Amino acid sequence: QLAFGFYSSTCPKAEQIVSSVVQQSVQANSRMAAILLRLHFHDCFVQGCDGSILIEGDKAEKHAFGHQGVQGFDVIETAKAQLESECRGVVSCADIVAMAARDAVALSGGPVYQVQTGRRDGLTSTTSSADDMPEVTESIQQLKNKFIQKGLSVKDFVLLSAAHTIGTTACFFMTNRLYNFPDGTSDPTINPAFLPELEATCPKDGDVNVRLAADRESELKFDDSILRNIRNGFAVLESDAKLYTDAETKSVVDSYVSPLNFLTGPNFGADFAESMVNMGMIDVKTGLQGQIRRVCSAFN
Ligand code: HEM
Ligand SMILES: [Ca+2]
Ligand SMILES: [Ca+2]
Repeated sequence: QLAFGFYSSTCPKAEQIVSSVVQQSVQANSRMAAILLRLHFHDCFVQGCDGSILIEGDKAEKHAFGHQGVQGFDVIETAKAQLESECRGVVSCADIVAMAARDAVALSGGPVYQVQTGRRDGLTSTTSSADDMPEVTESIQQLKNKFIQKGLSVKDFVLLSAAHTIGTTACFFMTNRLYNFPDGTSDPTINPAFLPELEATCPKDGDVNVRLAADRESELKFDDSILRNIRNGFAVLESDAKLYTDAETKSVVDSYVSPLNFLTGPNFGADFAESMVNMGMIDVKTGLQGQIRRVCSAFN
């Protein structure tokens, strides 16, 4: 069972150590908050939140196509090294990832929330296990299903997608939306006022490694601007744009940003935090399952 303050007696400084490592890493590289938040999602969606993505090796999960661009491993390893010297063999890598994601959200101006801990580290990590990661080009129904299969709700799906309020995407993920929707055309849901900007940043046959904000003009701030951008046709990622093409997901977006709901509507930050807690519980290993790794990149 996961619990709040799972390490309060076995490693009282655990949360503080993770927070300070995350804070330093974000200070050194402003992109790091987004990177750490994404890392937790990619861990939880493959074999549950068990640190499987952290394992190093030729056939390890981290090299899967579905994990393209995932980073932040060094930050987790730095926190782990400090935790090992403070209280050896106690704090799991999976929990470090979950705590780091929470700290990353708070540092970006998002909700401050607690996460339960007590996750154990998994014993397997294979490239093929990540075949099922959601992809930007999938239909809204496929995307919904992938979240539902993980025990999450459609509301969780929308809220968690709004994590794209921070961070960037490589032009690599924009090609389909801009030039192949189908053949030679662009996604008609892109606001005509935004299309030239996207095309200029990610030209056809240009450098696919160029990066652009996933939440236009608000890539470092955890706010609801992503939902407004989605509503207004300024979504960047194809999967985010699709949230406004489906009645069910559209109504979730609207519930947060419709002027009609001003003051009386639900609270985006609080609900996002709740969905993060839900995601953090996917297929967790507890008790005697798995292990507590000594280093996050290798099994004991
Ligand atoms: C519908 C499911 C999702 C799809 C298809 C998707 C896809 C993507 C893609 C293609 C990128 C750009 C990666 C790169 O170029 O490095 C990205 C970035 C990101 N994603 Fe998602 N994502 C999804 C859901 C989520 C969820 C649930 C979270 C977290 C709760 C999340 C957090 C992030 C963050 C923070 C970034 C920015 C990373 C950075 O700046 O390096 N995403 N996502
Ligand atoms: Ca995992
Ligand atoms: Ca933002």
